[in-house]
Amino acid sequence: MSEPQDDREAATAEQVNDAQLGEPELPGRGAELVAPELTEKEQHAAETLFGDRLDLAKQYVGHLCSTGIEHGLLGPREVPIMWSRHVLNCAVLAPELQEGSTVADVGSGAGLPGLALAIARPDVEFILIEPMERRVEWLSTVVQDLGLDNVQLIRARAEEVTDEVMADVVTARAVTGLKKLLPLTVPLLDDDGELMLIKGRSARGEIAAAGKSFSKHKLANPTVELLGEGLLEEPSTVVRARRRSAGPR
Ligand SMILES: C[S@@+](CC[C@H](N)C(=O)[O-])C[C@H]1O[C@@H](n2cnc3c(N)ncnc32)[C@H](O)[C@@H]1O
Repeated sequence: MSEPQDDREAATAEQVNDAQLGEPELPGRGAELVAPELTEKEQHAAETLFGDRLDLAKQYVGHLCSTGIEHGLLGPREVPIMWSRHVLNCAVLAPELQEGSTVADVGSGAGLPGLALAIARPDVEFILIEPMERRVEWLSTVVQDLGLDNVQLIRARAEEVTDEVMADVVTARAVTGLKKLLPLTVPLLDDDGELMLIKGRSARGEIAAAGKSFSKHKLANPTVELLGEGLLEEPSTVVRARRRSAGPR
């Protein structure tokens, strides 16, 4: 199975959240990587979103800030903003998911948003699709350590698993621009399924650039929603679009 030569080959300049991810550099010798303390506002948001699974979320952040950085999944500059910009930014999708549903996360990387959501919603099944071997190995270690039984990991590109994955919701963050993201995500959607794509401020521009791609992929008109308003310092911008049901044949 082919693997992107470099993450940034797949994650092109058009992706909005690239800047959030920082440079995937390894920490300097002797660098201390400590999970950041939650601010009062973050603590409130984390309690609201993770409830009695907050300790698991802290364990995940501990992994992100130690082995996640050591393995180059995120840059060390992300440590102070690991809660706000990454984990909470993703977890705000959790209340939008329906009990018993299946979510496929395309290009999970360090588990964002897939793993953050799987911690918050043990009543939902998650399929994390990620082509890079070292990322999948790291994810597998974390899933085992956290004892999550609602996560399936698939090492593949999204376009390679259209025959085996059928989800009620497909998520993605910082994978590529909408125009290229639609052909990767829509084929994984069940009838009436919904895309929830975390985007930055360029969401509306990306929708405009995608032109007729939404209708071409049999999607209803997309909406841009701010999730986590009042809860997060900076709410998450999510592009949502539901697949038009096939209707009676
Ligand atoms: C910049 S990272 C973002 C990771 C994570 N979603 C986040 O927000 O931190 C982009 C990820 O998408 C993955 N990726 C790139 N092309 C892909 C494809 N066609 N199918 C699935 N994953 C892909 C890369 O391997 C990489 O892990």
